[in-house]
Amino acid sequence: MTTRPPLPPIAITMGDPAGIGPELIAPLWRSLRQSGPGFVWLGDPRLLPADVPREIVESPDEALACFAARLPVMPVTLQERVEAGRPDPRHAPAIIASIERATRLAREGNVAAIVTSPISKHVLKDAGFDFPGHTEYLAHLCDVSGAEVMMLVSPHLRVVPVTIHLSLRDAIAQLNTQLIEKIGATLINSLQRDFNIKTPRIAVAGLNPHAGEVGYMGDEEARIIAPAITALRRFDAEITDPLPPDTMFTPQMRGTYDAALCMYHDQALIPLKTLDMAHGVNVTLGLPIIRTSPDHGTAFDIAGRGMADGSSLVEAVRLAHKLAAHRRRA
Ligand SMILES: NC(=O)c1ccc[n+]([C@@H]2O[C@H](COP(=O)([O-])OP(=O)(O)OC[C@H]3O[C@@H](n4cnc5c(N)ncnc54)[C@H](O)[C@@H]3O)[C@@H](O)[C@H]2O)c1
Ligand SMILES: N[C@H](C(=O)O)[C@H](O)COP(=O)(O)O
Repeated sequence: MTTRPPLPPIAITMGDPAGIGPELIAPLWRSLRQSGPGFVWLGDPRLLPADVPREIVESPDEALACFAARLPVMPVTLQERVEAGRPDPRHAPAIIASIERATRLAREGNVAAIVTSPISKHVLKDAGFDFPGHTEYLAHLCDVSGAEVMMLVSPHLRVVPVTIHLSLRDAIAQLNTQLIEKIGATLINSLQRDFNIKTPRIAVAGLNPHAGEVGYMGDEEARIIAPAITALRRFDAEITDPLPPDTMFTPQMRGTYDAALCMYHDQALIPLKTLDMAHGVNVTLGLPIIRTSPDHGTAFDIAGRGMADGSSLVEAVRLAHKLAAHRRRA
């Protein structure tokens, strides 16, 4: 019997250096150094606590060899001083460089997956960054713009928002049948391929109260959502009619489906983060690489105070490793 070589390490990006991302890296390494999965951090080593043994590596290969003894770092150098809790658009070039480098390593097969640390969308926007978030930027870097889908996963629930980082007004205006069908198809394909669910059960949310109350409270369910559901039923999947959004996340309902296809960001993310923010993981579907991230943001309000909970980051690394191992087996 031949034994497979271990998977390459996971690349973890720096994220916003003034947020809680950097302070979660040393505890993450301590919790994984004996059992793995191994990772390499693409950040500025000056952000790590002085007492953490680290090794500057030039390639991900070197990271696994030292991982049990030292935290491997591929340096990304910040030009400005960092003050925890005080974001600064001048950090943007290094934040973006870390994401680009991790993505390149993943595309070349030198890391098994990337896990992104939180960035602040408005800080990057202030610096001229042209993307709403990682999700769209990673699709751009992978030459698959438009194919990206955001999914959040927790022990209780999987959710996908059809529209992502838009104002509610724009989200409603941009909702259309083709978009719902495209996102739904990517979701079904990914549940089958990456999550090993042969016939996924998809709960589709309505847009309006009571899913439109047969047209008395809005017609988007009949006009826009139902035709997409009809089209998606060509796949090997069980798909509901549009459901009243206020009751589809009850414990009884959650047991009846594998993922909820939601119409806008907060419809999807409020139930997931309310149920279990500490164990939520954000996964980007539709990319040629595997990308996960913790479900929380930069948390500038607590950065540098030793209050940040690293559980979601641990879950993100474990899920990225699991997905990578599954893809390799497949
Ligand atoms: N993946 C990402 O890059 C990502 C995800 C979400 C939000 N964001 C960005 O983060 C910034 C702040 O967003 P927000 O305030 O809406 O959400 P947030 O998740 O940063 O913070 C919300 C609240 O939860 C707390 N919190 C968050 N993570 C925590 C942790 N690990 N341990 C303990 N408490 C924690 C914070 O202190 C805050 O009170 C925004 O600019 C947003 O764009 C980025
Ligand atoms: N909507 C996500 C969340 O709230 O968890 C988050 O902003 C992440 O977006 P990107 O992965 O696109 O950066």
